[in-house]
Amino acid sequence: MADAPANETQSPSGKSRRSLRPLTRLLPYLFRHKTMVAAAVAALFSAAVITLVLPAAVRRMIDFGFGADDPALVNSYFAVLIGVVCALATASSVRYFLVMWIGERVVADVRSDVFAHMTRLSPVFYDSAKSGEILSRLTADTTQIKAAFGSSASLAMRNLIMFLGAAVMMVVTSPRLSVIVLAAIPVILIPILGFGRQVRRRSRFAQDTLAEASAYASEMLGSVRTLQAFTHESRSAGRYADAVNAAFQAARQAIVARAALTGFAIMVIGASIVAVLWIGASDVFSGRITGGELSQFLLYSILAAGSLAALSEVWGELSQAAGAAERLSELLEIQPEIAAPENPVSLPETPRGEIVFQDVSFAYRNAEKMPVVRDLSLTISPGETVAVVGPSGAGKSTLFSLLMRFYDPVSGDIRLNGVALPDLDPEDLRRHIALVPQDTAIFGASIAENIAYGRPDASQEEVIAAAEAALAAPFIEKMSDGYDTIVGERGITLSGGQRQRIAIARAVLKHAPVLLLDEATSALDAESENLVQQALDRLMENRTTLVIAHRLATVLKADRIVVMENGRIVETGTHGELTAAGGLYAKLARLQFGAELDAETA
Ligand SMILES: Nc1ncnc2c1ncn2[C@@H]1O[C@H](COP(=O)(O)OP(=O)(O)OP(=O)(O)O)[C@@H](O)[C@H]1O
Repeated sequence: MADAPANETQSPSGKSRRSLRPLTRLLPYLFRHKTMVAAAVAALFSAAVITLVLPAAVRRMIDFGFGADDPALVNSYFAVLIGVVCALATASSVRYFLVMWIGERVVADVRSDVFAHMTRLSPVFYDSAKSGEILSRLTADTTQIKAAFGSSASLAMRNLIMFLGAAVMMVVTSPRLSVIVLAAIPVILIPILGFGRQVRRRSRFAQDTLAEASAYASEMLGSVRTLQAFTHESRSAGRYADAVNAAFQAARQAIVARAALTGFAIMVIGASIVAVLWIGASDVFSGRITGGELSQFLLYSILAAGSLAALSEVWGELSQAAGAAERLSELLEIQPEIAAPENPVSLPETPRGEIVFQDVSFAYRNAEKMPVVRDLSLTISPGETVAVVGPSGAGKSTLFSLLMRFYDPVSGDIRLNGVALPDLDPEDLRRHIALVPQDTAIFGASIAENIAYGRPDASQEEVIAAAEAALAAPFIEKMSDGYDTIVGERGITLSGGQRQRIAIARAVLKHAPVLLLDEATSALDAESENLVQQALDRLMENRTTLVIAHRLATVLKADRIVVMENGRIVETGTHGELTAAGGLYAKLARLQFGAELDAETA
């Protein structure tokens, strides 16, 4: 695709094109394995040439071998023929191995690259993309590419060589008969090209539909408990079946086009061969050509016809693969909006963790008229703990996303240790921040791997120390395999409090100078709550902490409380000051911490 690179907010669904050009986008993957490709082409070429030699050998046998009186000569013809067959077998099997190897290799490389690319796209892209759809491109579309770069490409080349070779040999054998056969070719080729276009368009549509179905399936299976709790089984199954059926209908149309194409090609080819046989037979009678020559010509025309039929099929397959390649290229061409600058400033090994927001305004791309952060200025000194409170939707979490540079502000400036975020490599920036989100993402891996997520090279001792600091060690040690216990996908086999403590251990292990903490609102039982609180207190020590506070204990301990409403800071102060002021904070505190406050003052 030669167009300007797509940006992350553009939908990856495509514009329709009419050629095999998307496949060329994947050619560099082929060039990575030049030796194998060269060897495959050599094997392919040999097999084709040997096949082309066969009819000539057959003719010699018919015309000279059987007519000759010398049995030794006949034997030598057969011996040569066996040699030719052996060479053909070897070349074909080498060709098969190499060609399949290339197909598998290319598809593995494409998959790795697409996945690596997807992990680098910023959240802006994922705000509108569907992960299941992307997964479908990674699996279903790449499988089609495998066929194109492996078997189809090789079939195309082999048949092209065979067709050209056979055509030349036909003309050499009998120019008169060749005219009949070769005249049929344009009659076949023109519809092939037309059909190919149709096939590509329809198969792209089928793949798009299938990807949508996969997106739906992955979302539903990802929340299967909700699905069952709301007895949505039949509805979901029905909706998926409809989507799959739509993909089937689209595929069916593509198959109809291909079937018609194949039938048409065979008919035209068969008819011209019968015509050749007819005229050829009379030529043999009149002595214009020998029986052997007619046989040779027939074999060549069958070879040519077979190649042409195969080519028509391959054209269909390549067209299909072009649709898939187009869908993959679209993904590869989306440029991450948040990328490292050319010469990033690097943060010192032990940055102090000073954070400055200066007149920051921000709106999400899909709601540009609704700023979520407005002219916000806030300076947080190294080691300070700032609690952010505010009604739901005030923009508290967005502040975190901006600081981690998941999004760039529309205007204003955010700095860490005096360096503007766009001057930093986002990876470097994020290494200096530990995030404990409200909904912790736990992965289907061992507990140890989950804790070491932010520092995979951490030693077992460090992992255990982090778990101890996060007060997670006792429950981990009670598990069947301790730190090696595999937790279910998304940590489904852990309780809420356990998940939170693993998230805290993860943050402890990261040793980052800045801590972003989104306190969970979900009510834990008193004991878990207490454990989580203690673990957090330890984590906050000696770190610059920005915490979205949902607990009274947190706001009481904070050095400063910042109250947000509609994307602005409306009040700042300590709990005592703000309660005395009787503003928004006093109202929120009464609502949120009411019972706790009463207990505190009682
Ligand atoms: N990815 C997104 N795309 C578009 N709008 C978003 C996105 N994330 C949040 N918003 C909107 O931005 C506003 C602020 O959201 P944010 O999550 O920052 O609020 P919050 O103060 O953290 O709320 P809560 O306390 O409920 O978590 C909300 O109106 C929300 O609908």
